[in-house]
Amino acid sequence: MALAGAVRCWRPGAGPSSLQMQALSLHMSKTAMGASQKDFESAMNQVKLLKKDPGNEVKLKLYALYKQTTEGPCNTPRPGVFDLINKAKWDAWNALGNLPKETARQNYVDLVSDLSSSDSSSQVKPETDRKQPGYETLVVTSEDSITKIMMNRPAKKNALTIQMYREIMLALEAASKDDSTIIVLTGNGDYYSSGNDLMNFMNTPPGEMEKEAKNGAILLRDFVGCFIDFPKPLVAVINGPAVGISVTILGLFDLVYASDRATFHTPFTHLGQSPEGCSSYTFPKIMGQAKAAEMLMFGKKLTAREACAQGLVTEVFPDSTFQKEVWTRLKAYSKLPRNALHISKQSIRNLEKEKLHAVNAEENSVLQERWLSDECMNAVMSFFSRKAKL
Ligand SMILES: CCCCCCCCCC/C=C\CC(=O)SCCNC(=O)CCNC(=O)[C@H](O)C(C)(C)COP(=O)(O)OP(=O)(O)OC[C@H]1O[C@@H](n2cnc3c(N)ncnc32)[C@H](O)[C@@H]1OP(=O)(O)O
Repeated sequence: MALAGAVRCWRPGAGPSSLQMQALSLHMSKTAMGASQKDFESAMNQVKLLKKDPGNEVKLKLYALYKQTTEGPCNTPRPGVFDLINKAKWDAWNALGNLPKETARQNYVDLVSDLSSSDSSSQVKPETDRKQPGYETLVVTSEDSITKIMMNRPAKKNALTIQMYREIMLALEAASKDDSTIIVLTGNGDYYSSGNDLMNFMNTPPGEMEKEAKNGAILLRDFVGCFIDFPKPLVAVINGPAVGISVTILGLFDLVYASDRATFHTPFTHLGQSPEGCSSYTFPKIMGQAKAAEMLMFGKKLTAREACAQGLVTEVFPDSTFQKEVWTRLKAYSKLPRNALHISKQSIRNLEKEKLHAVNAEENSVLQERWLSDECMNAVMSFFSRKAKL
């Protein structure tokens, strides 16, 4: 309901510190002898800072008190029977009868003060307060029975460094044991993730390439293994484009929600590499042989809607409402009976576990060879010399 006057500048989302300060000053004025015009103006500003919508009934009350304070008793004709909103506003104002302007002003200030106090006590703690310590490349938070693991290298499009692979494994290990019901993986910034950080190939001392490729294959096997074995519902919140391994492991998630700005790209052949993340098995199963080949062999980039049509993505949301819609949905899901949810996940996954581990091992042994090939090295050099971009 759009209400003029007192609530016409309704703007949720202002910072808690100014809100709390204004609530305090309103509280102090409430205890004084009577609300001044300044208190009234301050209360009007305070209304705009409320985060929680107080509901139509309270908004009507605020409107009526505002009109009574600024114009006195209701002095306009009653709106027609079909003009429902204006009629409700008129009725609320008219119900105040001959209430003196000073009393209406005081009541307005008192009402806003009460609203502000309950608003600030119900505010969500800033994310920094809930952040789990110990991660350099991730932000890990837990709230509402959901643990959120956010990749946090936005300037590098959340490209996965060796440290990041390790931290994600640690965060998953911790989340499997915490009291959360659902675990989310997402990215900070405009990308979900640009996949493996190609610098991982550049830090190898001369003569150590084979050893490093072997270590890389072990790291990748363990990384993908964590997703295969993860016991709780795993949700990918794809906030933007996704590349390489960040796409292939999606076949191991339970839900994949994507912004309509997201794209899905697995350019392995262009990079002289081969599929990983169990995608050589999960993608043909999910989307059929022909579509999987187009992505994994020929590097076809899919839009979010195409990925959804092919079964890789659960649902696509407009970017403008993506976070709000997805988190509302997840908060509702997180209230489902926890044990039943986890047991259902395990019965689905247990049927496939052995096969997935075998696929993971095979993909990594092929990749270990690929990383030593000229095709792969040339592609990496070419990216850093800026001759090639995806
Ligand atoms: C032998 C040792 C082996 C060790 C192996 C360890 C485990 C390996 C596991 C392998 C598994 C997976 C394979 C894959 O994931 S393949 C996919 C690899 N990803 C890519 O090829 C993407 C490369 N990036 C791009 O093409 C573009 O950056 C972009 C993503 C299309 C974005 O383009 P843009 O123009 O919008 O932004 P840009 O200026 O390029 O990027 C901003 C800065 O970020 C850097 N950056 C982005 N992505 C990567 C990346 N994947 N690796 C390294 N750096 C990346 C980019 O260089 C810019 O940096 P700067 O600002 O110039 O310093």
